Amino acid sequence: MLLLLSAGAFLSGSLMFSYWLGLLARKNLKDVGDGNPGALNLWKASGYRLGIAGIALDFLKGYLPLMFVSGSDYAQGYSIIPLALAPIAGHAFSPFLRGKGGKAIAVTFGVWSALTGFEVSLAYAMILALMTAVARLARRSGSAESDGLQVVSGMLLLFVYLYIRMFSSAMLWVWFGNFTVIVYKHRLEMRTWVKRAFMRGGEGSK
Ligand SMILES: O=P(O)(O)OC[C@H](O)CO
Repeated sequence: MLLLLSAGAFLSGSLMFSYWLGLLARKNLKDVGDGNPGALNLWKASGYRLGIAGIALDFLKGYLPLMFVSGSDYAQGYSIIPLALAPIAGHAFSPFLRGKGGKAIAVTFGVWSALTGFEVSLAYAMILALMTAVARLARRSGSAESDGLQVVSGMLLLFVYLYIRMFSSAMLWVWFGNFTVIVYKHRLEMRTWVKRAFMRGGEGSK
């Protein structure tokens, strides 16, 4: 049964709503911005109405499957790990896009909102907002790589939050799986950021 529920959660996550809404509006999100088939590029290509619809649907495909199992035996202990990671993996490696899905940010918010009654997703949103504010003050925001770095380092800080708030080890494993997917999906931005940082360092030492 756990396998079946996890497969259902994976299928839910793999539904590429933002990408499909883009196609309905005759826009291929793979040709927009950084090419991510997510809500931000839908917003950029087709305006805020479709963008908000994309955010909501990509959030709900993580939120609803976890709400469906909440309270059941499957939401207890380590069984929650595959159930929580399934929608995230579904979006990141969607079979509907031949395994090349999106960055899995919106679905991550959906999953953690269901798991923790919005607490952890609000904490992550606040961490990202603070990092954006600091990056703006340091005039380092706006590029794909600095955005990617914020998403990844924000996830790392989220671990500190989970640890301090004494979440269960099962939740910490969910975080670990989620973090791994987020790092993988932002690997190009991370690589570019590291290269630029080295180049800046090299110029500074001349
Ligand atoms: O991570 P995705 O694929 O849900 O996309 C989310 C937004 O576009 C933010 O980049």
